[in-house]
Amino acid sequence: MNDEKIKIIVPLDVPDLDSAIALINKLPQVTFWKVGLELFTSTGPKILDILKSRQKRIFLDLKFHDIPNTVAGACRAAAGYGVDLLTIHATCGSDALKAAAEAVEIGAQKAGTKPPQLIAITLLTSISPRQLAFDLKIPLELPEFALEMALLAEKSGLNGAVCSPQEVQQLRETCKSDFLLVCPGVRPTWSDKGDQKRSLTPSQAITAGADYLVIGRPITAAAEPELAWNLIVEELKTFPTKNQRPLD
Ligand SMILES: O=C(O)c1cc(=O)[nH]c(=O)n1[C@@H]1O[C@H](COP(=O)(O)O)[C@@H](O)[C@H]1O
Repeated sequence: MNDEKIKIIVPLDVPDLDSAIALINKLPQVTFWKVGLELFTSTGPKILDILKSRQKRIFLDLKFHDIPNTVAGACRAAAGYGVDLLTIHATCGSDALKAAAEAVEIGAQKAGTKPPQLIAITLLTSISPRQLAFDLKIPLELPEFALEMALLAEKSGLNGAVCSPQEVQQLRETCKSDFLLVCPGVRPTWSDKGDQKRSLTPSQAITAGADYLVIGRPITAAAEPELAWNLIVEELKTFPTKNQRPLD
């Protein structure tokens, strides 16, 4: 496997533009960056222009969660930025998911850009089975709930789902083959789990069927981010690539 085929998305989970640029400069080999709630709230779309000017791919992770009319408006606007991936919570329900799927097409068409792949959060990777039962009062087993949310997203016309690596195999086997599966909560054996509750290693996640891995702090908070990146890339190179598929 060459480095081009390494499907790792690194989140720019930093507070401001200067810190984001410093991180992008520190890791020139990263081709796919995620812009999430912290950075987008602080800088707005400026960071997207910077990433585009450097020919980087962009995962705009705003995790929309609202009524159909509101998520549709937000998705129309976000699609106009010409990003590659966009997130919404599956728990918005089918009406909102369908409205969002339609809205990204309309927003992209209006802006003359390619529509982003709209992917649904099934269940945040920071939630444990115990929290699902006792905090969220969901009476299903966690893997069943994650699968139901992925199937709801698929039925509603979304392009894929975000799930923990612990559920990805089941989703891969059940959802259609071009349904994109993106896994955060990935942790090399040498890194801290932090607030992630349902993690696996990078090679385990890819072997289980993940299309993309979102790996943040093990790389970005490492004393030497480039070394951490290289270690993960080396780990993935030693594993079979049969499950790796291109995004386009
Ligand atoms: O949508 C996401 O990317 C996401 C979904 C989820 O269920 N869990 C999750 O951790 N994420 C994001 O993935 C990244 C994980 O970062 P690290 O825990 O530092 O590797 C963060 O930017 C989270 O916002």
